[in-house]
Amino acid sequence: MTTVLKLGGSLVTDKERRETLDDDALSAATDAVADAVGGGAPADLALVHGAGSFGHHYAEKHGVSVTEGTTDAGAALEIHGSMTTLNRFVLARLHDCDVPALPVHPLSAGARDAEATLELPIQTVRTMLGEGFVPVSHGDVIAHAGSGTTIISGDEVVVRFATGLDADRVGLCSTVDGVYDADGAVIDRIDSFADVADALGGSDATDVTGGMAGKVRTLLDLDAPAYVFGADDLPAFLAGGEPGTRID
Ligand SMILES: Nc1ncnc2c1ncn2[C@@H]1O[C@H](COP(=O)(O)OP(=O)(O)OP(=O)(O)O)[C@@H](O)[C@H]1O
Ligand SMILES: C=C(C)CCOP(=O)(O)O
Repeated sequence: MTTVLKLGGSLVTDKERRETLDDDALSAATDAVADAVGGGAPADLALVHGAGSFGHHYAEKHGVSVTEGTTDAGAALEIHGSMTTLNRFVLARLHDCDVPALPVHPLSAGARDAEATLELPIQTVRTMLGEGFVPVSHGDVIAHAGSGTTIISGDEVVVRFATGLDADRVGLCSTVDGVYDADGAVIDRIDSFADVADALGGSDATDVTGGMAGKVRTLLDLDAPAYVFGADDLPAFLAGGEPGTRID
């Protein structure tokens, strides 16, 4: 059983304060991961985290997005550096609770071609899983033919990992209990963007990768079922449950 789980940047950071963790939320999430890994399930778990108040601020500062690039190495390094800092914090928490986590930085591994098609080799992640490690990747900047560097969202990394690993399930743990309909109720299941487009907004905070609308669009491309849920449901998801909104 292979699972890809994203810890949302909105969840593990304080999106209102630049480069600030949400300590309690991060600890609760890493504890839940440690309990699941210690309990032997899921067998293979690849983690990804978003940017929250780390990457998005610098991406906006430098005018960089998934489509707008920069050829300024200093700008790219500032965005990347904020993400590796956050990655270090996440890894440290996981190591504190004995999860054998190792980093995977998209900037050093992949690229986009001139048509913006993403190439992100999966062998590193597959071998780490085979050796019993828990790979922890993240949203990042990535080299992009003809554009310098652009942003890769954690959600894109999730989709690449899930496809490359032929994952059985995907989870996106965020600050919301699921995807809400126009009346604020959690939608049980989504299988077409058009059905929910009116209810979907961006993010509450600085976010260059499209918030919830971008997330749903990206996840609909997956073969594996993806679940969007809140922090309270993370243990249930890791135990094999189907919390929040299922996106097919
Ligand atoms: N219909 C909707 N249902 C649920 N959340 C929605 C909806 N429309 C917009 N949102 C917003 O989507 C946000 C969650 O998306 P966001 O991209 O911020 O999550 P994340 O993955 O945790 O963060 P990051 O992108 O930093 O990793 C919430 O802040 C919520 O306000
Ligand atoms: C802004 C950067 C560097 C990555 C964005 O990733 P996301 O928070 O998963 O959308």
